[in-house]
Amino acid sequence: MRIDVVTIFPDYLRPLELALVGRAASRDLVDIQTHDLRAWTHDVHRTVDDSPYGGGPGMVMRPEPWDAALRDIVARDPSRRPRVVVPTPAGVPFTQSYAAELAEQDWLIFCCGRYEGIDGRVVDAWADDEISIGDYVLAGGEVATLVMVEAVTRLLPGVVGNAESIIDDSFAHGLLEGPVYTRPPVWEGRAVPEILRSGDHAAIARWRREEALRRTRRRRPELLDRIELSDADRAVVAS
Ligand SMILES: Oc1ccccc1-c1ccno1
Repeated sequence: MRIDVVTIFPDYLRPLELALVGRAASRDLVDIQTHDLRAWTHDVHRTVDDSPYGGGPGMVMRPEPWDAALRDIVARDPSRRPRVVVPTPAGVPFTQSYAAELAEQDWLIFCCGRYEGIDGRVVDAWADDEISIGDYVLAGGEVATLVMVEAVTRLLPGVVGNAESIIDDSFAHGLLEGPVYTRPPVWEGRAVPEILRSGDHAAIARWRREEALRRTRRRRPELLDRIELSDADRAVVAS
């Protein structure tokens, strides 16, 4: 997968050079290129914003630099059509299944808006997806892009060593993941649940499912309406 990110703060995307995503890039499992939008400006001040039509606070990102940047980047590989993503608080909620959908794509371009946003005509002309990572307001799309790129990259083949950990992820089965434990068996007087040290893999799997159901019921009950529950699941949820 190729991922291009357009931003006025390229250094904000440096974390993508680290850890899981950085390792995936060094193994050529993903090709991430970051671009400074100001490279597509021509005035001495490298202006990317202007006052909003209709008045109001703040500034809006001008269409011309964005259009020039996207035309240039897309033209670098005429044989492929990228999926263009614009992070925005007004977007469709980003979910694990959305991440899985984007992970199927061959090429993603993330457009990081700042100020009051990107001129709506550019979004209309170019955006395939307008995505929100949550109901709060950030200063720009860079943080949202970091979130989405990590969520997508970890789903690419070969990125996560143990593919099972992807399958058991929170949300992978539509439930929140339950608690996890490691040594020591007792820490500060708190013991690891005995079942996890029993070696009874069927019982351990059942316990983990029950913990996931209980945690989901407590924290995100609405998720339970979206999945198929067995009679045993329902008994746990009702208890
Ligand atoms: O708050 C934002 C500002 C710019 C771009 C994206 C966002 C955002 C907030 C939540 N998800 O995306």
